[in-house]
Amino acid sequence: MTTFVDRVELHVAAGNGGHGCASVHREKFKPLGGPDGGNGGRGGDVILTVDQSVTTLLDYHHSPHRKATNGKPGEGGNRAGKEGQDLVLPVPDGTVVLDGAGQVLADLVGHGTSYVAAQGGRGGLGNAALASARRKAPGFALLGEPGDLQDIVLELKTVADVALVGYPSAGKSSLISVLSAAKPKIADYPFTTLVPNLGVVTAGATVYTVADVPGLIPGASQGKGLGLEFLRHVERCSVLVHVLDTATLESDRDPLSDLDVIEEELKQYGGLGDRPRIVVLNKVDVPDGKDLAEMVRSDLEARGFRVFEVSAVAHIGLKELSYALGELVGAARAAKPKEEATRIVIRPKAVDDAGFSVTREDDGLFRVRGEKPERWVRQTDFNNDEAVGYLADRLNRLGVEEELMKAGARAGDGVAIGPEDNAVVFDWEPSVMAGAEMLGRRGEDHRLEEQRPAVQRRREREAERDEAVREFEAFDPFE
Ligand SMILES: Nc1nc2c(ncn2[C@@H]2O[C@H](COP(=O)(O)OP(=O)(O)OP(=O)(O)O)[C@@H](O)[C@H]2O)c(=O)[nH]1
Ligand SMILES: [Mg+2]
Repeated sequence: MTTFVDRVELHVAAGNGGHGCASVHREKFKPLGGPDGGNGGRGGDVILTVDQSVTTLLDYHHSPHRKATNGKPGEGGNRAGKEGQDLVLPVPDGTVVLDGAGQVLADLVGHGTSYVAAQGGRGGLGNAALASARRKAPGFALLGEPGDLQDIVLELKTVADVALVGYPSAGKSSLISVLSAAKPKIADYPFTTLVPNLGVVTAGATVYTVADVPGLIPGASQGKGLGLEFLRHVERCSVLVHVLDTATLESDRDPLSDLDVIEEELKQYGGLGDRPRIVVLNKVDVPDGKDLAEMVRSDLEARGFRVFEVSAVAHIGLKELSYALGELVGAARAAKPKEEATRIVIRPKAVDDAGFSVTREDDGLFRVRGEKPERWVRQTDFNNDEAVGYLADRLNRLGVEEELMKAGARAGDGVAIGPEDNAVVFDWEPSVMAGAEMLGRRGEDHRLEEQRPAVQRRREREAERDEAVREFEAFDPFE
């Protein structure tokens, strides 16, 4: 039996996008071919996918750093770079994904359910894609974006068919070791089991899993002992087995009162009332134990429980028990509505990338924050003047210059785009709002205007131009 690892920290890195390519078509006798640099390929995502053949998080415990492949750069001849391959990480059914702060990001239930843990970077556009009427032969291309880096925590609640519940040292781990091939730690001191063990039992045609979990004591539902830890794991089991110790040496305990205590804890914890449950009287190889078992059997049956007398040590009554559990599990599976929640792909919430903000900081620096401007900066090759010019145009079209003006920025002021720890800082040179243009229509000043929607701005520009054309045509110097 593998050790049950139920919590791992995982560091995932998506692939970087490939850079776009800047290239000019070359052909004999046609010296002035157009731009033909292809786009870079997207970087691969890191995706967690439920795979029912995986039962533990052990693999991630051993190698917690995982990376998807990068996209390839674009090439000349309009060849796009190859996309990076997604890295699909199989996880057990019932894996919960948390962020570093303990917030739940996803609860993965059902074969095939997926969660995109880190998104690949976009590939950069090649110069062919950047060509426009105004910019016929761009001498630059956009850089690929870095892939997401995420630190996540995976947690696994046991998803076993059967949970063994009972006092410490009742023999739960012993029972699982003889019912299945599992080899859990067994000892005669309380709380030997600190994390749940999982065993696979075959009873005829039915194969099911049994979880062996830490012992319960009075107050467990309030967090005493390892109680809560234990109860959290029981939540997803469909059958409960009370393992009662018939040979305990503690004078204040007997199978009936033990059962009451455990039932009370289950009730306090809540949500487990509908699980079918049976009673196992363990340790009947001990003569006193056998006597006690026979004494309490009818009481237990009167309370509606099916009762099995067993000995984990002497291998008594195990077959009957395993077949009875197989039947209960089979019935529970048949009654369970088919999981429809399969093949869901959960993506991190899309960020609203429409807006941006300009703030003036204490040191006089103007900071621009926003999904688009920050992405555009990442895509820019700052060694290429043309690429920097293209960035300036994009920022201007988005209205960043206008907002900088409104915020009081002047030529030469420092502007930072991006967060404090990762920003591009430059001296601002307003590109268009210089001289007469700044005044706009007669008597108006752009700096005092509210920003209008792009459509309206265009209409106004066109109207202005039409008026200028009319004025020009109507002008008669000889009048
Ligand atoms: N005589 C006898 N002893 C048993 C039997 N089953 C378990 N034991 C003993 O009881 C002690 C506790 O057994 P475990 O299987 O560790 O009990 P547990 O319920 O898993 O205990 P925790 O993990 O502490 O909750 C060990 O010394 C076992 O050898 C049995 O059928 N007969
Ligand atoms: Mg145990």
